[in-house]
Amino acid sequence: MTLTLTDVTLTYPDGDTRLTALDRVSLTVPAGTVTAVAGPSGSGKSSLLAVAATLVTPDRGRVVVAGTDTSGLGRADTAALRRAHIGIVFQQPHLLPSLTALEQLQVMAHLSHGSARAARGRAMDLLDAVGLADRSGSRPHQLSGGQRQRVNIARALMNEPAVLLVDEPTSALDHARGSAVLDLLVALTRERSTATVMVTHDRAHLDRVDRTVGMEDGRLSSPPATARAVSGTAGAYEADEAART
Ligand SMILES: Nc1ncnc2c1ncn2[C@@H]1O[C@H](COP(=O)(O)OP(=O)(O)OP(=O)(O)O)[C@@H](O)[C@H]1O
Repeated sequence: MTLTLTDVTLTYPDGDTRLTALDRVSLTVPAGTVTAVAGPSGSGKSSLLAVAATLVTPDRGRVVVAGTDTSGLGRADTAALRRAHIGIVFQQPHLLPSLTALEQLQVMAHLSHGSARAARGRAMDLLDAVGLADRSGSRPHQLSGGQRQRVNIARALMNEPAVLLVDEPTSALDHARGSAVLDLLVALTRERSTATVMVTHDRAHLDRVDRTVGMEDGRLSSPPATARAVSGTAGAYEADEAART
């Protein structure tokens, strides 16, 4: 299952006019791959994630998540689709202070009305996958920053999402821990076949992902020079997309 954005334009009110945060953005993220979005502050990266997460409705264009075109959906159906198919990893883990690592994950299944026994099994599997099986009873203050981010990632995967959206996952971590979290994200993306989009400022990460797209003034643009999977312009990127599919 892929994530596809087609010709997406998003504007915000800005005094008497409107500010264009996303300008005819098209992007296809195949299952099992990580696409990094890099760009300066204010270029539209968070807006791209918000639209892909169906948290914000674009003015124009289509967002297709796990085969469903979200543009025709009402609010309740959009929320149901989000719960079922989209995992979001925010920059800061936002873990609930009084819950153990295991409980942080179990809450997710509770929200989507899953069976408690199956949820516990899945939560333990995921804690194992992120290297924290032995910390399932730890509360956030008993975990390091890197471990908390791992719980955050595991939690986002609880409902087996088709699409994983990740906002600056390593910004609060030192280089070694950030690097380990990135390796984990790439491995989980492959293993669980998620279509993963990761916003990052950290150029050191760009050669580890499948593709990098640059964002500038709301448009996909030339990726930074260190990127591995690159193309010259937004147009070339789309041409590259066409050639691959
Ligand atoms: N809710 C909002 N209302 C009005 N303008 C907004 C809103 N959110 C973002 N913007 C504007 O849209 C543009 C894109 O912002 P966005 O946050 O998507 O960029 P970004 O690349 O994620 O920036 P950063 O790296 O600083 O988070 C910016 O000019 C920003 O000021």
